[in-house]
Amino acid sequence: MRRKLAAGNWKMNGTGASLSEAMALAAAHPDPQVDILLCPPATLIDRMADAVHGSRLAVGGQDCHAAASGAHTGDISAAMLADAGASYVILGHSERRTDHAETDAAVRAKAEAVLAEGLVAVVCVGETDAQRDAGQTLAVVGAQIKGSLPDAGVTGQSVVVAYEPVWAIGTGRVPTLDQIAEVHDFMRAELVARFGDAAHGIRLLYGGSVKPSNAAEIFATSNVDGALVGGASLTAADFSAIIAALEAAPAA
Ligand SMILES: O=C(CO)COP(=O)(O)O
Repeated sequence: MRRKLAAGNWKMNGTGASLSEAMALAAAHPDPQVDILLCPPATLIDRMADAVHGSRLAVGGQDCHAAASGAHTGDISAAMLADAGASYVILGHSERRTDHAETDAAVRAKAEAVLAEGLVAVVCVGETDAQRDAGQTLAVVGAQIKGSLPDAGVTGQSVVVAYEPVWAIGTGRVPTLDQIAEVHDFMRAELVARFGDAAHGIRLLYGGSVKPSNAAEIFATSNVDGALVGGASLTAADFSAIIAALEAAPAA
């Protein structure tokens, strides 16, 4: 059985003043029935890890470099994230793929670095509006999964896959539940075909305009094991309501 995961991606939001949201969230969920993760900007990782130390809240990064160290100005390695207190790393978010021209091969190299460090890789995939309109959704998602995941070391403990349709991110537009189920069932089948039984343990998150108001129906959808939440993870009140909806969702 897969333990569900509520993951928050703060993106480029948050300063020291925002740590109170993380502390409020941790205090509101002392004994959660699901895993809870917050991924603040890198500048806040160690402070957030300190602030929620002893709680059930995990802290993660939003990206890393594929190399362990070296001449890469402005970059951060998986080992540095681990040292700062991260246990997960989001990789291949569509904003990274667009803003920084990250390819599947680059995401895969980063994922290998994350797994080598013993951290959990949260690998993001998802089609654009134009790709969906052209009927390419499953082909795009399939190719991203194929290209972005390492061949070795992929298990339910080491990898999470997040389906984030680009057109649903920050837009308030959400796919129909049938559309979400179609992609999530497809992703499960692709993962099982490649990784065998271990793939049944991989958590599949949906991301894109998840709110307290739509969380319950999304969490009742086939092969949805949680969410990767952007805007609604910035405040403890909204993210807490999403976590409560996930705790109340049917078992995977
Ligand atoms: O990109 C996302 C999470 O990684 C989704 O963002 P929103 O929840 O703001 O749509």
